[in-house]
Amino acid sequence: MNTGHALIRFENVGLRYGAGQEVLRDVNFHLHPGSFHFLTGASGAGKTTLLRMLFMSLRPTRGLVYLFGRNIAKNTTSQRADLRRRIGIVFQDFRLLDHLTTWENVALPLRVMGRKQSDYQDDVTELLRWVGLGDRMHAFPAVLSGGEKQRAAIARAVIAKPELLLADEPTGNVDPQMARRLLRLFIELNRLGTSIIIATHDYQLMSQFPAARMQLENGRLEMHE
Ligand SMILES: Nc1ncnc2c1ncn2[C@@H]1O[C@H](COP(=O)(O)OP(=O)(O)OP(=O)(O)O)[C@@H](O)[C@H]1O
Repeated sequence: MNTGHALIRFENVGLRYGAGQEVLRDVNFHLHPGSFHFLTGASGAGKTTLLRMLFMSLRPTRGLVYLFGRNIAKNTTSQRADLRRRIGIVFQDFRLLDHLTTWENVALPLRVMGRKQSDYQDDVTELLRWVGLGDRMHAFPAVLSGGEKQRAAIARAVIAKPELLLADEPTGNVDPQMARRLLRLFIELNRLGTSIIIATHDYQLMSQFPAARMQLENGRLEMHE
């Protein structure tokens, strides 16, 4: 099958945890480069599960997943690491590194890519100011509030302008005004070419941008383009 044009393709994917029932079943969809989707569904519908499969931290129990045109079941560990570098992800629990400052956490993807600090110094600082963390740059994650951690995690996910951004409830801990600002950041990133998937319950947020929706219900995915 030609998967050349799709950034992501799921074919008859099912996922169960352990010996439990399938949490997701018969999931079929493809996304094109440059697309923008909200991923919705009730609590427990499987949004995080789907994002984890997209980040290759969870293997489907059946079916095929193609990312960037490759069948990910055939990847070696190092190929998987290479693909992950093309993805920015905002986890629901943030996963900032405790021993690094906020600034260092956000700069990390660029450091890992081998970029010189002098080349990205100003970009990291500017982005942190934009997400309202200008005066928290040198703080360690342990002293940040939930909303501050969330904004640091978002900055880290977008700093390297990844090909794909996955965000799990990225506005769950901030006020509506900051949520709008973060949405603008995602829209701008999308304009620059990043494909975006935002898992959210936030209908107010979704009403502000006419993105396509991926809806999970009873273990199945419906696409509303
Ligand atoms: N590690 C796990 N082991 C067993 N069951 C799990 C595990 N993780 C999730 N589940 C179950 O899978 C289902 C989907 O969970 P998931 O976290 O993907 O939903 P969600 O849509 O992201 O929910 P929320 O909006 O509350 O974050 C739930 O029934 C959950 O209890």
